[in-house]
Amino acid sequence: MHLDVPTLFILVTVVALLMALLVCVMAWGKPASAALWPWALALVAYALSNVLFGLRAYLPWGFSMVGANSSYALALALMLTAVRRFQSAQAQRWQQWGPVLLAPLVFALLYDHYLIRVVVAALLFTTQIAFILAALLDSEHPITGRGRMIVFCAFALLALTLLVRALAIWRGWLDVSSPVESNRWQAMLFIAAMGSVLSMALGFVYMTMEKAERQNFELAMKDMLTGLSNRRAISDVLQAEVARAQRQGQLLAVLMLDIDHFKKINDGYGHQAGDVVLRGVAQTLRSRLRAQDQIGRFGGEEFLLVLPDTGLEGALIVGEALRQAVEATPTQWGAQRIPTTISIGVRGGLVTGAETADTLVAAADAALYRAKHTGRNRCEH
Ligand SMILES: Nc1nc2c(ncn2[C@@H]2O[C@H](COP(=O)(O)OP(=O)(O)OP(=O)(O)O)[C@@H](O)[C@H]2O)c(=O)[nH]1
Repeated sequence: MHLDVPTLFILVTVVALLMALLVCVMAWGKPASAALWPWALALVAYALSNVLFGLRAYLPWGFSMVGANSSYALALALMLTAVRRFQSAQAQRWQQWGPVLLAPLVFALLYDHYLIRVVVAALLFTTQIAFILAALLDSEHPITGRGRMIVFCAFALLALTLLVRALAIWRGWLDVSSPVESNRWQAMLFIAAMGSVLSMALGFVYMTMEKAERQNFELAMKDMLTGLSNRRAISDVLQAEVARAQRQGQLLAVLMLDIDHFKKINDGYGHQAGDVVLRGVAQTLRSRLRAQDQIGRFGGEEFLLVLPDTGLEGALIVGEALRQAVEATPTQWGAQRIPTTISIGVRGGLVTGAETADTLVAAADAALYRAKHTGRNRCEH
């Protein structure tokens, strides 16, 4: 099979431009997809680099070579920008733009030194790729999902291709004097590089879609004010735990917590202060629970706690500890401290076959009612 490298150049340019267009269409009018813009620009810079390489016979040689390599460096810099933007983080400026500034200088100086130029280009571009790989692995701004793995593997493959090509030319295994010269091995490496650029573009789009999906899920299941599970999410958890406790004959405790005289807090300090109190109480409660315990905001100033493998006695100990913790943590509001207490209704023990999530919540609610009517700031069952 004859693989014509100039034809491949045209093909990859068209595909890269088409992908850039598609990425733009995806990003258009969606603020959450802001990272896609630099990615689209990167694809354009990559296409430009191919055009400049491909047209070397028709352009002044220096212009074609320096321009193509600089565009390639620019494409990688924009990809780093996109990954960092995706993570809502800042790329280090020298990592981002250093190679782009360096490229025209270095390649102009290496005008007449083909071998050195090939090696320097490979080293420069793999260094840029290393910055991108490090960003993808950055544990301070973690990216989860399969898209990241696709992008990571594609960049690793691109770096490998660049290094293998440079090594092959340096050692004389690959006898070509230009990137557009038709040679079977050069064509293979070219296809590998093209495949990796296309995979990373698709992978990045997939990463963005995964992120949007996660955000939608959070919006549907999280309470925006406190960051806890919302009523729907905690109700789902309770239903699953009730079914599990019934199936396995295990203990289960349900606690209903309610901030005392919350209306007075709102009336006395203002609604915003009320919101801060809600957030503070949520934080205090969450920080004192075991990993397997689940908490959610059930209503205005009401929280529901689900404690698996916990009987009445254990649940009363947990409830009392939470009550004391909230009482000991008044909310700071400007110069003032807002004292806050909670009342708790507990339902704990084995779950009979006749019981449901609703009847357990009703039992905890009845206990909460007793706590409210016997003085508040207490835990009843
Ligand atoms: N700031 C703020 N207030 C809320 C929110 N959701 C509900 N509330 C208020 O919470 C108050 C609840 O008042 P009540 O149901 O009378 O209960 P309470 O004043 O805590 O009285 P007890 O429960 O009997 O101790 C109401 O004033 C609601 O407007 C919220 O998200 N933020």
